Amino acid sequence: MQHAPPLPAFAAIIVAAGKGIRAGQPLPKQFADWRGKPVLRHSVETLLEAGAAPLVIAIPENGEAAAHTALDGLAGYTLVAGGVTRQQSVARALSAIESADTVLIHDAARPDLPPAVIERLLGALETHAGAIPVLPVVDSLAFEEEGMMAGAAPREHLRRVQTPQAFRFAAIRDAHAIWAGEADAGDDAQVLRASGGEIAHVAGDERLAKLTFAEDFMTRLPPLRTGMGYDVHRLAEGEELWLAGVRIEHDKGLAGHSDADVALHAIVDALLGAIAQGDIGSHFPPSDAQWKGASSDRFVEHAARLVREAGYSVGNIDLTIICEAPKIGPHRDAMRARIAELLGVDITAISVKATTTERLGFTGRGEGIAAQAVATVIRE
Ligand SMILES: Nc1ccn([C@@H]2O[C@H](COP(=O)(O)OP(=O)(O)OP(=O)(O)O)[C@@H](O)[C@H]2O)c(=O)n1
Ligand SMILES: C[C@](O)(CO)[C@H](O)COP(=O)(O)O
Repeated sequence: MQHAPPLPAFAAIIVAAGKGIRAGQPLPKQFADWRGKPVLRHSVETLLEAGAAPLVIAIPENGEAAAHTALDGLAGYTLVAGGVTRQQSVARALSAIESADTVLIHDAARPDLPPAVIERLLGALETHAGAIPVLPVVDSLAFEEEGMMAGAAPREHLRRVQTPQAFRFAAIRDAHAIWAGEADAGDDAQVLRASGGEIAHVAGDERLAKLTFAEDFMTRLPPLRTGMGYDVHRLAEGEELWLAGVRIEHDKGLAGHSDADVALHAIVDALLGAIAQGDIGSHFPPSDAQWKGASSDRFVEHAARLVREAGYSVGNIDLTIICEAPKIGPHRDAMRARIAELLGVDITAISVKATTTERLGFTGRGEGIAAQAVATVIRE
């Protein structure tokens, strides 16, 4: 296997000292959860993995506890108190670095940092004092005055600028020292450029989008999800046979959890699987006496409610019942109708199939019945 050549040594700064007011999270946005972990932790992990050393993080005054919680278990970073503006936070972090050849300066608010962007930036620094990731402007641009269009702006030469921004360390440190006290710069590239440094553009990445507003924290549910369920119950004399919500006359019935309707149980597991909410046993433990003999209808209705609460509706169900007897064909449409009724969907969304195992195995010997189901759920 071919390995990518190692990256040149670099220092990194993450600015995480803002208040995150526009994001409206219960705590400053850099410490809030996004995609399963604190925003700040995402880029700290990526930069540490890429070999950043030292890694200095500017945090709010009194933000140590929140930062340590967000970065629990990680090592190899230093915390410094940030300033009132982003630029002051960068300046303070720069002064905490004794020496380095190159430095990457990154917003904690841009958590999804593709390593390829780091590579491109460090590559460009071999020939330039600074390098920034940029993206084209795809919409047309207009000047506005008092809510009215006051002219058009040409977009051909405009770029959207992201972070991290990469610099020769001494150049950006000196540029910040010269700039100190001036009006706030939009970013560090502007600070270096004001000192005469040349900044190269490299391709940015849409994944680097900045989390700014509350809606940026809303996880977009996938449009479609699929779940699978499988269940087996034993055939025993003296039991009623319930299959897919239909009572069937047979010489034996299924024994086990509730009314042992193996087909409905497989459907419940498929629905719960589609929304990643456990299985039938975790919602209705077999050890709980209240489910003994209970109709499995209520389990299906419960799973359908959870699907709705998760923001989905049932798309379709494909059920296969595996048994030697009874014959499923004569009951197929009654089963489809009952499942559709329980789920509140049209009968055309429900497929019921059956197969034997050619007299092989426990189903072939008539010792039990198995069922498997696939459920698709669709985002509302
Ligand atoms: N005094 C400041 C202000 C901002 N930042 C950091 O700069 C990045 C970009 O700033 P922005 O997205 O504007 O964050 P906030 O200033 O926190 O947001 P808001 O304006 O909504 O309060 C963020 O990682 C933020 O933590 C910083 O380190 N120090
Ligand atoms: C540095 C920056 O992320 C580059 O696009 C941007 O300028 C930060 O702006 P903010 O006003 O501090 O959010």
